Amino acid sequence: MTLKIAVAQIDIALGQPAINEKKIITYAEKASDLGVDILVYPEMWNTGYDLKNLATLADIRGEKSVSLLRSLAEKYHLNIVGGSVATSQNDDEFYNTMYVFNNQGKQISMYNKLHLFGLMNEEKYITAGKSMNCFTLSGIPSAAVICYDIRFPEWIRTMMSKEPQQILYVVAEWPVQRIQQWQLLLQARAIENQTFVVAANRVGRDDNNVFGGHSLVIDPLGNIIQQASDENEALLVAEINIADEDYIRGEIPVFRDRRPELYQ
Ligand SMILES: NC(=O)CCC(=O)C(=O)O
Repeated sequence: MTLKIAVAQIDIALGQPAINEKKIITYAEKASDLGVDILVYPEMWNTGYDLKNLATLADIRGEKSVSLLRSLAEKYHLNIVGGSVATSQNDDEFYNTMYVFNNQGKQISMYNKLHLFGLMNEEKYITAGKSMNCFTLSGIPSAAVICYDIRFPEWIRTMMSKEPQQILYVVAEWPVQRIQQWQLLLQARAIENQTFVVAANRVGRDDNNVFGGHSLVIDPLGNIIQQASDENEALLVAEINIADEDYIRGEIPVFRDRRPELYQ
């Protein structure tokens, strides 16, 4: 089975959800024109890391973002891994939340970022999630995580081995100075889980960081299928063949050969 996947590597205007929403729409239109099956957005695309102003900026219960993503999924018949957005659940509780929609406009997953990134002060403002993010999208069992989560292979393995998920989606705001680590971590997650990795990072800057782009689509052997530039906005498009993964898992059956009883 071949899937056409697109990653929206975009700049994000700090603290300006209305501007960012327009860009989200533009990239859905572009993906639709190219006949894409699955579109992936980056982390915190509504506000960027404007964490100090979440009380006024965060999307209340995620309602605006859900409505926008649902309408795009329906209108353009796109499966959408909706990056993440800043949401508020109560007046003073904020989350970094991902929503996933199928191409009928049905929400099939919601995930609150589990590992909060201290270097960007995330844990001072955001409440950590507690649940997994596994779903079937376009018929493919998949999992998705947010940015810093990729440094926790045990967390990703937990999700990937629940049933062997075949695609791992990663959405990020990853600064340029650690972009080599971004690439290596993603390749490692692909190899150890024998999975396709589809990773969306933003470009541009905010008051504290320059973001490194370099969005990637990686095969289950860790080979890079497609990569975007470090600096520019782009719609990165790649075709992946899920049967390749079945073949690799057949040759080196790491999921079968695990000894979890010895890993505690
Ligand atoms: N937004 C993030 O979670 C950034 C993670 C990061 O930069 C890292 O090095 O890890």
